[in-house]
Amino acid sequence: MVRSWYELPEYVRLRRVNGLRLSPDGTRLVAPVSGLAPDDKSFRSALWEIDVNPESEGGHAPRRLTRSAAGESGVGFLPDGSMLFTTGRPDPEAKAEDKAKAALWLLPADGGEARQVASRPGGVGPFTVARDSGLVAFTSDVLPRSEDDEEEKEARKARAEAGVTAILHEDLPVRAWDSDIGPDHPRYFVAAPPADDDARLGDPRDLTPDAGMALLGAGGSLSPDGTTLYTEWRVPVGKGAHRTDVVAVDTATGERRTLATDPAYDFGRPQVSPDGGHLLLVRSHEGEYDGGPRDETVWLVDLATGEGRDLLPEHELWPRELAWAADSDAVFIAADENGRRPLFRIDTATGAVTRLTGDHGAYSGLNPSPDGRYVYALRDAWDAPPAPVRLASDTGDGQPVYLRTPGSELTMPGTLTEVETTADDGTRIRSWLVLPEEASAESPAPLMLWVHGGPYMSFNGWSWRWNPWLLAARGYAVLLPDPALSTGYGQEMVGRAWGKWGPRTYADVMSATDAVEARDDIDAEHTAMMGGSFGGYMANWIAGHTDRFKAIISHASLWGLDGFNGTTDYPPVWEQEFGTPLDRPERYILNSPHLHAAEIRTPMLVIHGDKDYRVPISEGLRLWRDLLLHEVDAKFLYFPDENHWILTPGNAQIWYETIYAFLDHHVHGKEWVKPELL
Ligand SMILES: CSCC[C@H](NC(C)=O)C(=O)N[C@@H](C)C(=O)N[C@@H](CO)C(=O)O
Repeated sequence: MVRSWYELPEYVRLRRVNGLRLSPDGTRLVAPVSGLAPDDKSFRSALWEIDVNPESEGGHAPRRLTRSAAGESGVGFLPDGSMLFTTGRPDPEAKAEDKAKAALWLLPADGGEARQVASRPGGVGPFTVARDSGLVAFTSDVLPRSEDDEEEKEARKARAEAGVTAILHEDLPVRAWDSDIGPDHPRYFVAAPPADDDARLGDPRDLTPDAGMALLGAGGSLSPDGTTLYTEWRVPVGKGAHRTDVVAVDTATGERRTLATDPAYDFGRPQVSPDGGHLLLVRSHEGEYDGGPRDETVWLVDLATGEGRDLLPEHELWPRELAWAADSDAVFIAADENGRRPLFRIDTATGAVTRLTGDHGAYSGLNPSPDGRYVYALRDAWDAPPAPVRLASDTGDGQPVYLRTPGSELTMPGTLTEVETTADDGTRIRSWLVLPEEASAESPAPLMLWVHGGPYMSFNGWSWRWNPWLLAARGYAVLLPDPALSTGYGQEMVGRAWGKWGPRTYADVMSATDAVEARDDIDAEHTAMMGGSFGGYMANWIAGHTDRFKAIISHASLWGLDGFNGTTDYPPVWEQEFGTPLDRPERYILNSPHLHAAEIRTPMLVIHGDKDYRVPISEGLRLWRDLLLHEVDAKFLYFPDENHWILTPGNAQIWYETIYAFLDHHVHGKEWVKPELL
């Protein structure tokens, strides 16, 4: 039986293109692509080569380059075109006692078997390569007392043999996303490129033995000659909070100097220019309680003078992706704008901003070509999964040229349209609307309102986790609004609900829903809503403030803001806006959904993963307790081993199946039929 892609067993089998990397000479394009593992129980990533030419110019079909049970991720190139990647696959040449951890492997430019070229007891993390010298810098987790590999191995062995997993903390974070922090922490190592075609990298040298927790989540960039590593560096500012500076580290001596620092800002995502003369950064401001909201911009440091400047002083674009042009005279950014994520070119001398795309796509994975003609990127949109494209690097016609994709070219079971309305304060609220094929005045479609998470983001591109076409295939229209706090509409849109998450965002979302329910192809009597994370917060707020929906689904949601504050993995980022419950209770009182529990009448499906450290399971448990106390018709779909996102194929199918069943029962009045495997 041929099933359509939007039916769950097929959907989880689709290959997903997750990134893009162009070789230094511009001839090879490689993408990490995930697919279903042979046992159907997990997704696994492999590296595929994509022809830089489109089929119309003779481009050949994509070619799979790697194939291991552990999967491969991260990809870079040495100057000779050899491809580096990280993988946890076993090394046939390793000693028995060396347990496989993520290590650095090399696939020769002219093909053949890949070989391991660098490993560390704590594994190998993200890496970067000096374009000309081939020096490699990578992070690796190291136990605090370890001075060298042998001490590291002994210390790890001692903990394991003693059965000790305890971690003593003295600062935040204790956890991040779904991982515990410590007792080992990342340090930067550098290693020379292989001396010959059978060698490993040179012995890795620890550049930052005193890093402590400064390199948590750090990204780095090496000067073309490899003499300097530019990296983020976290600096404690007291009470568990930190700011992020950017430092330059001499790769010969380890000497460190600060390049970008400001008590009011964080600096991150360093990229050194191809000519080595400038450093591209993102400068972000977390906002101030009584002041303006969060803000981000493109920051450029002149490495000769150390001077830094805002490259977008007249614009309110938040750079989601950045890359240097080959001639170092411009940078490319992809930024959320008006429900899209277009590509822009910024002239670094004049500051002129040129829009390079004009479609409804969202661009990422930016790889400018060395000849300056193109930018290779991934394009996605609500009606198209991420796929490799080639874009003109100057004004051009703004249209992408599609390359042959290792992913899937899918036909949507319906249509994508855009709707606009005006909120009660006069603000334009635009939304995407997914319509099922059969929606018409004669056969109006039931409506599902989805509210995005973040909250500082836009519902502007494809989502594998939340795919509206799976609901469209079951007859639902899906409304995807960008309310207050959404990015791509200027600072004013972010500021409208700063400290007023509930009331202001609720009013915007209800305006969008009212407008769409007035359409004759929408059945306003059969509606539901759902949201995850901050979108789940909105689901909880909506449940306490209206009975208009027949069902509400609340995934990984914030329920009691006071409890969330103390348990989320990094409270300081939220305290800029809310303060802390004891010293500034007013915004917790104004915005916390749990204070409206007694008003909830709508049947609710609560969903939460136990390993969620961003929005901890305590939020879901407290919501569940409160719904039972108020005798709300509710169910709780609990995932003992999933995190903030439901990432295994089996559980992802159950996630959708349970939502389908809950909607069939509460929106369409069908008998409640629990999914078979629950
Ligand atoms: C786009 S705002 C940054 C995301 C935010 N980051 C931090 C450090 O907390 C975040 O994780 N927000 C969650 C509460 C959330 O709403 N997550 C969304 C979007 O990432 C989700 O879909 O999980």
